[in-house]
Amino acid sequence: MTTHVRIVGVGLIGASLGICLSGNGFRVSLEDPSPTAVRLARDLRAGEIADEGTDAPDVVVVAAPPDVAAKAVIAALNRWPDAVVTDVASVKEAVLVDILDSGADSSRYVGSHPMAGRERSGTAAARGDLFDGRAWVVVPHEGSTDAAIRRVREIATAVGSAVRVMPAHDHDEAVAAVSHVPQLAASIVAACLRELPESAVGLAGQGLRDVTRIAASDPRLWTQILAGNAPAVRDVLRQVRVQVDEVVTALDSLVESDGEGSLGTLSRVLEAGNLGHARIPGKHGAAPAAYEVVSVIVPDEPGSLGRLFGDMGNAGINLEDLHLEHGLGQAVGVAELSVVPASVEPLRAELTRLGWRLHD
Ligand SMILES: NC(=O)c1ccc[n+]([C@@H]2O[C@H](COP(=O)([O-])OP(=O)(O)OC[C@H]3O[C@@H](n4cnc5c(N)ncnc54)[C@H](O)[C@@H]3O)[C@@H](O)[C@H]2O)c1
Ligand SMILES: O=C(O)C(=O)C[C@]1(C(=O)O)C=C[C@@H](O)C=C1
Repeated sequence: MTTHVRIVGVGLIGASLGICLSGNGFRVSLEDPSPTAVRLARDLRAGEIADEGTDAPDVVVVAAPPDVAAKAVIAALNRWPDAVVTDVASVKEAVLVDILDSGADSSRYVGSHPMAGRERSGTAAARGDLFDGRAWVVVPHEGSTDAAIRRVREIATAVGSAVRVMPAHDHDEAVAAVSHVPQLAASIVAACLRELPESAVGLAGQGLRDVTRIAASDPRLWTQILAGNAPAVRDVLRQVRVQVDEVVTALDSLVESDGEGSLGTLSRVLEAGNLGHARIPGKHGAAPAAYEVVSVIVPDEPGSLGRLFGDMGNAGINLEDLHLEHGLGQAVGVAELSVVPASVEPLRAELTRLGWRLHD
């Protein structure tokens, strides 16, 4: 029988989930305090608009902001006595405590957190492939039934995510390091650009773009996330502070004296970064992949990238990742194509044969 999923809150995450589930054989009904959001989500094919007459769902996914998530879960548990209810809030322990304290039938509640998102919020930013290949943390509590856990796993798997099961407290500690402090780091680095003269900001290359993409994220959402995970975020930030202090002391010593030992400190900090970076998993949660980059000069004209991708596809070479570098005021860009090491030479040879200019 077709599973009926009610999505409560159809912004970036709720509408993306609706598009993906609707495309994978689920029946999806949508609700949101914003009538505009719900109509836009319907138009994006995220599901049908729910009303008083809509029948009871099998599963409810609350995709509302973190500070109202627990309240919406409790309301859903009380409103639909047979439904399994989950939420996708980025913090889990605070939400769980409120639900357990409420006295609602929490045996049908299992938390979740898709480790997928964007630096843009709102329904218009939704994408059907958002969850593909990402981790989806399923967060049962001691009273969750097996049937409820199975239902939530089914949703995560259906949208192409890799399920990881974790208690709420462990989840919050983990995401402090892999998501919440990285957000703060990006915001703090980007904030330093505010007063920079145009002539300096204009030099920005890919390094700055890589480090600051998520600095464009919604401050209202992130204020709630950081406040909701304050102890764990604070602990990771303290570790960051120790390293920042070490670097500042080393640089002070270089500026003010002969800097003995300072280069060693700088090198150690950078090497430690290499080690941490090498642990970040590759696509679909696989072991870190050592891709190599082939840089190709691409004319800034319609169809160039399409031709390049077509030529790669015809050569049977898979594109693992892509960065585009646009020089200011230039008629060409550089496409950095990440491929597995074994494909580098065949790709270089084929693209050169077809007349593409490679950039070393
Ligand atoms: N943005 C991300 O990258 C990301 C990733 C994973 C999980 N999350 C979590 O997903 C949830 C939604 O985030 P988003 O980025 O989609 O936000 P969003 O701002 O794009 O969407 C939130 C939606 O919830 C609606 N809403 C507000 N109050 C509500 C209420 N009381 N009941 C029902 N709906 C309500 C809003 O009208 C809006 O349409 C948050 O809890 C967030 O922590 C976000
Ligand atoms: O890729 C992004 O833009 C995100 O910010 C996604 C991201 C993350 O940190 O990975 C952000 C917050 C969510 O709770 C989950 C995923």
